[in-house]
This record gives sequence, structure tokens and C-alpha cells, in this order.
Amino acid sequence: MNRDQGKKKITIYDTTLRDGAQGEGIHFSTQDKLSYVKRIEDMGNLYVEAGWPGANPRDEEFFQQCSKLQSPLVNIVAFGSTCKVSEPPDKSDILLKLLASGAKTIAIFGKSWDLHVRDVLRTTLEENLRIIRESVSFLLQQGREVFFDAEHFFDGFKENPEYALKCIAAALEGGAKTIVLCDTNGGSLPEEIAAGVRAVKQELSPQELGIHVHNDRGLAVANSLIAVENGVAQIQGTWNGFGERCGNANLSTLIPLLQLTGKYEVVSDAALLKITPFSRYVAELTNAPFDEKQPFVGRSAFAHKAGMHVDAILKNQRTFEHMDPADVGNERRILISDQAGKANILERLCRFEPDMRKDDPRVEIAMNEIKELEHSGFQFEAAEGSLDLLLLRTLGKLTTPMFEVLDYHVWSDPLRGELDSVAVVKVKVGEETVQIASEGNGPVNALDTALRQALAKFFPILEESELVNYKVRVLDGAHGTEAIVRVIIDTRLGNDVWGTIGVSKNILRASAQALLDAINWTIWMGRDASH
Ligand SMILES: CC(=O)SCCNC(=O)CCNC(=O)[C@H](O)C(C)(C)COP(=O)(O)OP(=O)(O)OC[C@H]1O[C@@H](n2cnc3c(N)ncnc32)[C@H](O)[C@@H]1OP(=O)(O)O
Ligand SMILES: CC(=O)C(=O)O
Repeated sequence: MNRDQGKKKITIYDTTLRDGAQGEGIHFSTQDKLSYVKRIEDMGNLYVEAGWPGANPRDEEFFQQCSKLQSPLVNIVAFGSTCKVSEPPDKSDILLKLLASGAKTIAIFGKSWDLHVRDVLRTTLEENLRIIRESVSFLLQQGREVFFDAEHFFDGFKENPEYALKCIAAALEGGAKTIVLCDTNGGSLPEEIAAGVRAVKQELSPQELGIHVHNDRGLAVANSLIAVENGVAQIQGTWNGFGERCGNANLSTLIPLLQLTGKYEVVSDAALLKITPFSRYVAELTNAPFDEKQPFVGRSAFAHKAGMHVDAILKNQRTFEHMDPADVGNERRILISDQAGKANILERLCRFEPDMRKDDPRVEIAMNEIKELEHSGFQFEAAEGSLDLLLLRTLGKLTTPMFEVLDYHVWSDPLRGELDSVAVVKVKVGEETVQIASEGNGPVNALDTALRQALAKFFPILEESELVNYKVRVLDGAHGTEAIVRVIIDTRLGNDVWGTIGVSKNILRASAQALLDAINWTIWMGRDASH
């Protein structure tokens, strides 16, 4: 029997490339848009609103090029407005450009709030109904599927319900297939969304209803959900919630949310598994920071820090997880900090000794050491390399150091130009001692270079790793330049990136600590490639 029998089909209408691109800091090039359309095939059958042909050369170019894409799954939509006031539709530059885009589906927005008709279009209520009706009907006569976005519908419905409904009736008279109810200002409450949807259904019985909401009161997902619960079949939104002002309904949340109610069929189970990597892909494409706190797809969505939680979750996953993270392509993470109990530490120690038990005294020793170090300024959540070195030492697996630093000196002179610093290091590996001097652009870079050069002949893996991030935080700002500083260094080896940490009143000593941990952990990783 088909598992999805009895479930209501919900259509996804993805406006990331159009309304998402209206978000501050978000920009897609033509090439970005083309690769997005290819990649989103992973999500199955859906509509992608890809831009406004005629609004800018980029969208113009995209629609010229996208005719070559021919995706069987992705229905590309051209977006624009109704014709202008006093203009016949067949003379409307806007509508003619939408047609010229070649898109089979066209979405046009029109006013449904009388305030906008009076104050923005500066025309009569009747003229607005005409431009809606005639624009829809003209596009339909040209053989296109037409969606009508009732812009500001919910605000209009609150202030003048009769007129808001007349606007939708005009679009239906024109032949619109789908009416999309928009909470354009994002200020509606769930019960107002429900009332608006119910009224449209009861009064006008459209063939299909869609919902398009903005997140100005943080309710875009809740408002989309309540619209669906009241009979809407098309959800409009953007990945990661990108969009104008506070953004749009977040598809990365809304899709799994609806699917996991068990009442709706939104995407296939296979597509659901790709939700997490797809959300990240969209952020990377725009170079926008990815919000790791996002439900379902964020790195923190299934990250457990409190000892009590971790103990419980390892006994039964349902105690502190609303679902299996793997179902959306995400993973559980157990964090180690001063909030940890023995359960957190044991979970990590088992990576080195799989049969270890909670009552092994080394678990408590490691836990106490971590808590003491965190009290003095360390933060192991962001420094997994240093954490694992500490655990290896507790387990007795690092009794002999892989190398010793006998001495190091660093000089900086801003007058030297770009390579303003010199470091001299003396290291001992086994019975051999090596001394190296190296320049760098800054003291930490000089020290890093000197240490790597001195050690590379013994540990060639160091040639493959690189320092990718260096962060400093002053821990007790009240003491000015005497303050304790925390340095975290991120190192990359192949596809792995990990942090190491140093804490000291002396920024160079803190940096050296973090650098030495980075080098030690790299060497360890190289020794035990299977780790
Ligand atoms: C709610 C939404 O998100 S709708 C999507 C909005 N997206 C965008 O605006 C991004 C792309 N926009 C653009 O590139 C430009 O605004 C353009 C090319 C579309 C128009 O630019 P311009 O011709 O310079 O007009 P401008 O943006 O200054 O003003 C908008 C005009 O459209 C009119 N207008 C607004 N909504 C509608 C509508 N639904 N139907 C018809 N005309 C409309 C306004 O009354 C105004 O006309 P006016 O200049 O005669 O007063
Ligand atoms: C159409 C649209 O983007 C809106 O009303 O928000």
C-alpha cells in the first residue's frame, strides 16, 4: 500500500531566487540561478519563482538562458505585476516582458488592500479591479498558467473585507488558476490568517489557494502552517527564510514541519534527507551566513550540551529529540563543556576506547579537568582538537610527547614591511634537535611557519594541513592590556576542520598553546588515519 495514501498533497512554490533575493545581503548571479535550478531537482516536483523579467538585466539574461534547462521536475515561474493603471494589458510593457520570458507559468501580484490602491496606485477601486481581471485574462489567453498574488490580502481583509474579496473575485473572473494570499507586511496573527483563508474558501471557492507570508513578527512558519490546516495547498517560501526585511516563510523549516505531521505529502522521504545539505548549499551560493540555530537543518538543531540531557538521550533518543536527525539529513552532536556530565565525556572517550564504561575513573578525571579548565577560560565546544588531546592524555595514550619545544623567541618590527616578524624555534624529536628561524606577517604567522618548517621533515602530514581561522577573545575586559585572552585556531586537513585553544594573559603564549595543539592533533590524525 502507498504510504502517502490519505495524505494531502502540498505543492512547494520556492521564491528564494525572487523574494529571497529581495533580502538584505542576498544576491544571485545568473549562473547562480541556473545552478540552483539544477540542484533543486533533488527536492522533486516544485515551482521555482526565478525572477522578474524586465526588472533588471540579470533576470532578463536568466530567462533567456533557462529555456535550455528543460527540467522535468522544476517548473520555472516568471514573476511581475499587473499592467499599470489606465493601460490596456496588450500594451503593457510589464506583461509583454513576462510573456517574452517564455515561462509557462506566470505569477502576477496585484493590490488587494484599498489603502494601496488609493495611496500607491493612486487610482479608483474599480480601476484596480480592472487591471487585475484584464491582466490575468490576457496572460491566460496567451496560453500561460497564471497565479495571482493578492498582495497585502490579510491587511486588506482586516480593513475592508468586501473589497479584498472583490480583488480575488476579479482574478478568478480573469481565469487565475491559483490565488496566493499574501501577508506582505508580515504583521498578521495566526487566527487572522485562518479567518482570511476560510472567508476566501467560503465566498469564492477558488480551484487552488496558496500562502505567501513574511516573517516580520516571527510568525511566517506558524502562519503558513495554519493556512495549510485551513485548506491551502500551495506553500510559498524561501530557503533559510531569506527575503525582504525579516524574510519569508522558511522552507527549511516548513517542509519538514508539514511532512512530519504525517498529514501532508510535501516531498519524498528521499528528498527530506537532502533538506540539510540543500539549506547549506543555498547559504553558500549567496555567501550568506548560515544560521546554525535553524530548526531541523542547523548544526545546533540536534546538539546536546547539558549533562542530564546527554545521559537521557543516550538511554532513549526520544527523551530530548523531537525526531531522528537523520530523517532530515542532519546529525546528533554531543557537546563537551563545564555543563557536561560523565555521559558526555564517555560518549567522546568511546571514540578512542569503544568498550569504556561510565564508572571507569578516567571518565570523572577528564570531566573534572575540563570543568576546571573551562573555569579558567578554556571553551572546548569550539576546540575539539585540544579536547581530544586532553582525552588522549587522560587515557594514557600520549604519555611520550611526539615532539618537544625546547625554546622559542618572536620579534616584531612594524618598520620591516609586510613580513614584519621573525620567529626562532628549537624543537627536539626523538634524539634529534632542530633550530629554525622564519619570517611571517605578524608574530603568530612567523611562529606557525617556523614550527611547521622545523617539524615537517619528521611529520610530513604537516605540509598538508593549514591554519584557516584565528580568533581572539578578551575574557576579562576590566583589566585592559593585562586581561586574559582566549585564542582559538581552526586548522584544515583534507575535508576536516577542527579548533584548538590557548588561554593566557600573554596573547603570544595563548597563540603558541593553540598552535602546538593544532600541530599535535594534525600529527595524531596523520598517525591514525582511521581515526
Ligand atoms: C510585494 C512584493 O514584494 S512585489 C515585488 C517587488 N519587487 C521589486 O520591486 C523588485 C524589482 N523592481 C524593480 O526593478 C523596479 O521597481 C521596477 C522595474 C519593477 C519598476 O521600476 P520603476 O518603473 O522605476 O517604478 P518604481 O519602482 O519607482 O515604482 C513602482 C510603480 O509600480 C506601480 N505599481 C506598484 N504595484 C503595482 C501593481 N500591483 N500593479 C500595477 N502597478 C503597480 C506603482 O504605483 C509605481 O507606479 P508610478 O511610478 O506610476 O507611481
Ligand atoms: C507578492 C509578494 O511578494 C508579497 O506580497 O509579499
